[in-house]
Amino acid sequence: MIGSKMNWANLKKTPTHAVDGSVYAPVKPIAIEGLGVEMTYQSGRQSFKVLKGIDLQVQQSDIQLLMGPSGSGKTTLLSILAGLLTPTGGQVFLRGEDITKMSRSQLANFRLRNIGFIFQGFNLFPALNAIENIEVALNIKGIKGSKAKEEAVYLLEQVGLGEKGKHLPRDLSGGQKQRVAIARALAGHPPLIMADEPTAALDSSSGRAVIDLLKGLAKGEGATVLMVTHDPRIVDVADRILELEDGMIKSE
Ligand SMILES: Nc1ncnc2c1ncn2[C@@H]1O[C@H](COP(=O)(O)OP(=O)(O)OP(=O)(O)O)[C@@H](O)[C@H]1O
Repeated sequence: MIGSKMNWANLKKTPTHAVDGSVYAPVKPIAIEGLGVEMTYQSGRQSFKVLKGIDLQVQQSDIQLLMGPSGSGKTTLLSILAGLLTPTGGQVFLRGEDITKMSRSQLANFRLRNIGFIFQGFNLFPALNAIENIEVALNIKGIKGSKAKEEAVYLLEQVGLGEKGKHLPRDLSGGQKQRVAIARALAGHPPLIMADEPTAALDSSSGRAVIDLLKGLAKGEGATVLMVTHDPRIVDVADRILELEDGMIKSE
């Protein structure tokens, strides 16, 4: 550095040297963390332990997948990590906050501000057209009027449905409804996106559009994406894959 100006901007981006001289890259914050997550379903007198102490971490701006055979507990785990289902044991931290300690209303408020869900079964309002379905989600998040309309139109274009904004759900195909639901989940730029088989009902080109959109949100905007999927095209863009087997993590 003697005789030359130190470039602080570059220095911040370069790897850091540890005391022993080794080099390590800066670590990204943990956005989603499960510690010893357990779930036991009760059915009459019988109980089924579906999750048997899951530890997992998802770093911010990563795309992480949950994979594994049918019945291994993927949807249950995703629902718990999304705060939709209360685990029978363990803790869940989202962006550093322990959601298992929150009251119902605190959790509802936290989910609204932080999580976009893309779950199967679209739950669109049948009497509202595609744009209005997204506008409603934006309104709930405090984005109103012309700003909400512009954002809704933009999101629909992003999922390749710019032409269908005025259509009611009954006039859309299953794949198109799924894309409206995806656009709605992404309304307001949630920092955490949780998705259960988001491309399962889509034809190949709209599936590709959704994958590119999720990748752009993660890598361009720093959103963290956790997904249950079997789609090999998503496997190609994933940073990490967790495999569940019989309620436990098989490998990382
Ligand atoms: N509400 C419930 N009550 C009782 N058992 C349940 C309930 N929900 C799920 N299960 C059981 O828990 C186990 C895990 O289900 P889960 O849906 O999480 O698995 P999955 O890996 O997502 O399966 P798939 O890939 O088939 O969707 C299954 O044996 C299922 O039958």
